Amino acid sequence: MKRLNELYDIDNDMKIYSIHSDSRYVKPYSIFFCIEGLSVDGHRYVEDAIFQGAKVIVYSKELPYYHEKIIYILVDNTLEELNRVSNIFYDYPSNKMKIIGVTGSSGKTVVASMIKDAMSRYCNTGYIGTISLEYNGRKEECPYTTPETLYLQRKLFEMNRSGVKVVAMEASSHGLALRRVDSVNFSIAVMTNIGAEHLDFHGTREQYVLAKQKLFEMIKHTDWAVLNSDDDAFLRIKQNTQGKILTYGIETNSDVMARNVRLYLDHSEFDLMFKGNTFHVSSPVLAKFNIYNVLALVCVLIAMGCDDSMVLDAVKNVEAVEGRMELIQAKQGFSVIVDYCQHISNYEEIFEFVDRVRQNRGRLIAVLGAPGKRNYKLRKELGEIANKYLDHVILTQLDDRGENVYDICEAIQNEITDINSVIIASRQIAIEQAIELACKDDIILILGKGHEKFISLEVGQADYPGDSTIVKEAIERIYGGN
Ligand SMILES: CC(=O)N[C@H]1[C@@H](OP(=O)(O)OP(=O)(O)OC[C@H]2O[C@@H](n3ccc(=O)[nH]c3=O)[C@H](O)[C@@H]2O)O[C@H](CO)[C@@H](O)[C@@H]1O[C@H](C)C(=O)N[C@@H](C)C(=O)N[C@H](CCC(=O)O)C(=O)O
Repeated sequence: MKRLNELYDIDNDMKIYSIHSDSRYVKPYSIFFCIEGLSVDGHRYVEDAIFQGAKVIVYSKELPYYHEKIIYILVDNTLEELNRVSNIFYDYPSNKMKIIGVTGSSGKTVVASMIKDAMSRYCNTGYIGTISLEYNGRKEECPYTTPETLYLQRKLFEMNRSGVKVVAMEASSHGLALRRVDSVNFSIAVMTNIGAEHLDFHGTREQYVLAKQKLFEMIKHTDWAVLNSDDDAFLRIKQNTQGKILTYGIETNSDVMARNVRLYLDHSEFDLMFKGNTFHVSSPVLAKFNIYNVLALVCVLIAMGCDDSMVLDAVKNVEAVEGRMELIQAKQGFSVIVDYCQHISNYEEIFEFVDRVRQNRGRLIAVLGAPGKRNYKLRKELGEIANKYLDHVILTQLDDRGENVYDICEAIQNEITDINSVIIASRQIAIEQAIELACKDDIILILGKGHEKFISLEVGQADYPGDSTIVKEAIERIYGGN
């Protein structure tokens, strides 16, 4: 609870019990912020909000409804106000903890999860991101990778109240562009890599890069910017931050480096170089892109003041993240990798990795599909790279959003000219078929859904057991256990 005059410079000490930006959730004695959205304008819902009990309306343009007993506050930008007021309402939670923001096209979830796991050994650490919201042994579903301002501030407040000291959170380009993190005080900003994704939302790559860049513009000169010096956007981000810079890389000379990288199906080995020392390490992460993620983790631990042994311990004991290069090895001698793969570059990186580590033994079999009603060019691209790397492909559903699954799969199949492919619309049956097909030394890739336990339909979502659950159950049923 706050008094209105603690939030606004007005002569009214009315008790405010909650603040809202969605009229459907407004509670009595609250403030409603009218936010202009991409599809509707929150100013439209003032009457609903008042009916539900809002006593104060924060708005920026002419309203359709006025009531004499309501306090109206006109501002230039209601989203900016929502950020400012929610920060005060929840007692500036991000000032009381160390918040580590991770942005980039790929690797946000893995890096943020690695930071959460590593820091949890030393202090109470929370996580906010694609997979969930986690703190103090609690795990909740997170509505967005980067949740909206109000929700975010409330959760940071709850985390702080329950003793959390460090939060590793993902900062998506949507979250940054839609100002969901404007009032978060980040201590460390991490960049994984910057491609050209979500152009349907951002319009151009320039806008996309600007959204990512914002995280680094937000931090102060006493904070840290952890940057991937092998990435094309490195110099640009470096020039647009006043934070202290820590760099990592494999190709370019950096503060933290991996050299002599050796990739194996179930782990990686490399020389880890930092602070003038070289340590030969073995880490249970798969593929080169995950070595970059480990290097980002090392930079964060250094920025957090961890000593060498804490860093090495974290690198050697990185925990697997559900649905991210998750390796399931069957005792029958074949291996399954489940990965979230979103962009064509992710598919190519995984195909290259498995092609390299299989050493010409066994076949590469993939279960994959393409999303419905978006990113249409992915279908052709998938077909083309399947030809290049795979031996067999099972095409199946992946969030069809009401589009015909066969049409989507056929669009991929039309490009597959050199290898066997089959369409099995049900994702569960497709995965079971792949497990049934598997022989010793084969590598089965189950791609595109990762940790997700739903399939997006035309309206809403259908429950789905999850790729790795289906894999494990199929191994159990077909081969009598793993
Ligand atoms: C493109 C996008 O991100 N859109 C977000 C945006 O939607 P919008 O601008 O269309 O909002 P709107 O529905 O027009 O509503 C405007 C205002 O009116 C209010 N309203 C609306 C209806 C009503 O009855 N009463 C009412 O008060 C709304 O609460 C809101 O404050 O603002 C909404 C409310 O703030 C968000 O829910 C919505 O997220 C949509 C649903 C979404 O799916 N976003 C995804 C793409 C997203 O953010 N993804 C990123 C990760 C991307 C990635 O890296 O893969 C993420 O961080 O999760």
